[in-house]
Amino acid sequence: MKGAGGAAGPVIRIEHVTRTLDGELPVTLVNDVSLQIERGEFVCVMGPSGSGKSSLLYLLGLLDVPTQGRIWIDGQDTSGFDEDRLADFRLARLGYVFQFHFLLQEFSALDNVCLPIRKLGRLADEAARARAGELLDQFGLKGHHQKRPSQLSGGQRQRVAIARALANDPLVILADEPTGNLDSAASANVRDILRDLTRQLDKSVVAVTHDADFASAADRRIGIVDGRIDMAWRPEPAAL
Ligand SMILES: Nc1ncnc2c1ncn2[C@@H]1O[C@H](COP(=O)(O)OP(=O)(O)OP(=O)(O)O)[C@@H](O)[C@H]1O
Repeated sequence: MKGAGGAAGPVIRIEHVTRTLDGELPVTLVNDVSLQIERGEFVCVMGPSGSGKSSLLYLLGLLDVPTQGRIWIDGQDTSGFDEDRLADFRLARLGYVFQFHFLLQEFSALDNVCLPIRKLGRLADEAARARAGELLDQFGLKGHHQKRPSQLSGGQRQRVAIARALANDPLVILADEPTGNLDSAASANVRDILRDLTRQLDKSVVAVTHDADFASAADRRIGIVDGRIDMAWRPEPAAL
């Protein structure tokens, strides 16, 4: 099953992307980064704390806009997109998983997964609920559809968040420390789910992580140091 679109070539391509923050002391978060993410690829972004990994992920996910450089998603140059177009594109093409699940507490697991489907508005309500239910079942949450986030374990909540990220059948999942709040068993489960999305559904996954075990499942690891790609970067042995 392929995502919508289906242009040949990389799902994400960025060329000479820089993100600076103006101020009394200007800060460069991301410095002249060029890279491509291929369809079905599982990529981890690693590096020291504060090196710009999350900033890069936000740019790749169109949650932030570069100061310089260009970003293509599925072959489309996004540099001329206004806020509305960016929002539509994010909703239909990209999925996000964060360290904290950001599920709505007053909604059931099923309704949390339905939200982006309803927002996109391509499916009638019954079909939206059916799709959300299938995703939850796929991630071992049969029997938990009506539970609220507070009634679920940390690993279950993160699996609901992954189901929500997949709700509109995106091309790419962008994950920021997806196992950061989980114990080792739940982390391994989330790692395997994300890897299987690339293997079985041809989704691309880009994940920022400090978790060496998680990163060991990736096809490719990109080191970021001082906002730049550093191919020589390796995690400290102590972190392994
Ligand atoms: N809005 C902001 N204003 C000022 N500085 C910022 C802002 N956002 C990020 N930074 C700084 O930019 C640098 C890069 O931050 P970023 O969160 O991208 O790093 P990171 O590699 O993901 O860090 P960590 O591994 O600790 O999560 C850090 O020094 C951070 O403090």
